[in-house]
Amino acid sequence: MARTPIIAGNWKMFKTVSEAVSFFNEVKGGAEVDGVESVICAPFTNLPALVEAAKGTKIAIGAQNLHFEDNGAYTGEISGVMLADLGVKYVIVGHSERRAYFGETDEIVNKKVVAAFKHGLTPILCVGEKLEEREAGETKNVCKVQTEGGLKGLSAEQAAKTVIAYEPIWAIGTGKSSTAGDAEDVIAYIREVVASLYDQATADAVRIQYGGSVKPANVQEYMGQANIDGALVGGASLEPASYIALVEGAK
Ligand SMILES: O=C(CO)COP(=O)(O)O
Repeated sequence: MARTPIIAGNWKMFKTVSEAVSFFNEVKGGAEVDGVESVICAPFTNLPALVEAAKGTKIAIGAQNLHFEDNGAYTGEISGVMLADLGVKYVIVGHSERRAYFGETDEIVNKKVVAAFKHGLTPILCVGEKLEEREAGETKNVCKVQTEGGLKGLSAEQAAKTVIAYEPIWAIGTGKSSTAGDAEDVIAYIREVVASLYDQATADAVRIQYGGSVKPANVQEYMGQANIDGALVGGASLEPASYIALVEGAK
């Protein structure tokens, strides 16, 4: 089954509003490639300006987190209601940095995935193992537990729409990317996990990205693998020329 490739930039905690808008004006056109979905996941403060700038383009705007409640006494948090109201389309959920620094468990991640769907946002659910888990031969088991935990309670239709990002933690921001073959092996396994939770049609529909030191020079190698449908990119998504090259490389 043909799955539309999806490149998503995760800016993490980088760029002011003016920097975000000038980036957008530089990538507009270039990062709009037929047959490739292009998503920029920016800090909350940039979202209104980026959604406005993205009107009439093929580039979608995403957030990097959401709270699972719609509203309430949660100082400093942002909900799915608020993101949907802005016109945001995607939201990263369960990034390893949120799991590590902000205590997000599979249960919290699952609530956030459910909240995203409730408000018509597409979650990009991140899974991936730590270095010590890889060395202990636990990679697939960790990804299975996180995938099952993240998708819990979703309908097959919702699961099929979820974007899963396999990001081995040891490869994030380190320049040490997983080989395309190793990433393909784990991603094919994650697809099997989805098939066993739902059915083959759902597994065939779900898009699974690789993330971890992806750059223009290696993106095509990942995209050449049968089960890898795109990339979630940190550092290399911050420069306009590099972001355009990533989207072009996903053709
Ligand atoms: O965490 C990542 C994307 O979410 C990957 O980051 P880098 O591309 O900087 O390794």
